[in-house]
Amino acid sequence: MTQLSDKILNDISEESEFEGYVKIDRYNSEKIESIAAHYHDILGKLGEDPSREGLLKTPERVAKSLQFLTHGYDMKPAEILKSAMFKEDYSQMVVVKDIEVYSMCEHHMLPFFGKAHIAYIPNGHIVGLSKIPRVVDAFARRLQVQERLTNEIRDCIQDTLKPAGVAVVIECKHLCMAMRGAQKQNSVTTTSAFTGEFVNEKTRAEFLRLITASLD
Ligand SMILES: Nc1nc2c(ncn2[C@@H]2O[C@H](COP(=O)(O)OP(=O)(O)OP(=O)(O)O)[C@@H](O)[C@H]2O)c(=O)[nH]1
Ligand SMILES: [Zn+2]
Repeated sequence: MTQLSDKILNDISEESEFEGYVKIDRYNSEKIESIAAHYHDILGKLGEDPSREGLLKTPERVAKSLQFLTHGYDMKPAEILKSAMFKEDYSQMVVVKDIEVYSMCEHHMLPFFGKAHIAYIPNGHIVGLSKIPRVVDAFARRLQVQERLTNEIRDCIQDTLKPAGVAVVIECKHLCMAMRGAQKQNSVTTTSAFTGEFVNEKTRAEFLRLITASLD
């Protein structure tokens, strides 16, 4: 097993702060070392030579990469929303669309990625707009299935902001269906979850119209 370089050790010992309210232990040295050791073995089992130059640092890179790709476990999505809720007398639909989603399927640990479209109808409070994509990331940066990701985002916004309704639509491509398995390159999976006023057909139709409308 290769030694972790000084630079990586320095990175690891740094704890980064996330907007002052959620601590992310970005590179936990014990975790990185242990995951890297497993990947060193995996490389050998795949028929590779883990001691060849190009692969020397690969186990550590993979370990750090995996820790980044699952950093949502260290985030507190409800706290993210609570940190920027403002009293406001606005009761029309607020839509944030085309939010990039990068997640990993829990079955194959391969990426699925695409877009999330989210709306809520305020009920006395609005939320800082950037907090919506941050909540998406907090749930997406974990091992997921698209359906649970969709419901978790809906429930978090509903339970924390307590709006008159929440709508979440997510469209993703799953690499486990494209690179392997069914090998379908163009299929896109759409999931949706609604609460409150979005259960009403007219409100839902308005949301769907807004997320398909172009700005041009
Ligand atoms: N519902 C759902 N299924 C998912 C998601 N991501 C991956 N999957 C599916 O999880 C299933 C796992 O099925 P298994 O039969 O246990 O695994 P497998 O033998 O690798 O299946 P194939 O992918 O068909 O080769 C597959 O059908 C995947 O397409 C997701 O987000 N939601
Ligand atoms: Zn999968």
